[in-house]
Amino acid sequence: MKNYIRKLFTLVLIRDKTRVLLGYKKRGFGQGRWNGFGGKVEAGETAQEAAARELGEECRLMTAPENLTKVGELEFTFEESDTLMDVKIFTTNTYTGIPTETDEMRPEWFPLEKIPYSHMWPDDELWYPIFLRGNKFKGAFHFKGHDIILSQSLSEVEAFTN
Ligand SMILES: Nc1nc2c([nH]c(=O)n2[C@H]2C[C@H](O)[C@@H](COP(=O)(O)OP(=O)(O)OP(=O)(O)O)O2)c(=O)[nH]1
Repeated sequence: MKNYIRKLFTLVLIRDKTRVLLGYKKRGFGQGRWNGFGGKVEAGETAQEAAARELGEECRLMTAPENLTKVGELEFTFEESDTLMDVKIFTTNTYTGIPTETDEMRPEWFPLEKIPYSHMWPDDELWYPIFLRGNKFKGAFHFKGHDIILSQSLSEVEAFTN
């Protein structure tokens, strides 16, 4: 196995009983795919603080870091890269503001039964069902390029250790 450089990222999934808020990524990593809101954790930030900041930057919704509940921990590696993306996934239904398009994301609500998996990262259709059942999960996905999963692990967990 490569000596990966681990980097911390966040992902926020806003949902209520019937729908989930996704953003169409207009540029950069994951361009052209629907995803939650998130990005790199900067020095001096907790993952929750970074997640709340990115939610504001990418779709103008405001929430307090303590409103964000962790639901998933996923690690992503790529054949072509030495970076291990350590992604902490949070959810909340407590926020203020109206989802607003930014330079990075075009937000849209999707009914829970109409999640656009064919235009999302390919791992998402594997773990969204766990998330949508209200459960927590951990996993790792190793990619070739951005479309092919070469190996994976995924399991539901009761809680996280940190
Ligand atoms: N749903 C989903 N999200 C993923 C996958 N892989 C992956 O990195 N992400 C998320 C985690 C982060 O929210 C986002 C990547 O962060 P980013 O590159 O947009 O970070 P950033 O905004 O800080 O970076 P920058 O482009 O502004 O410099 O994509 C995946 O397979 N599925």
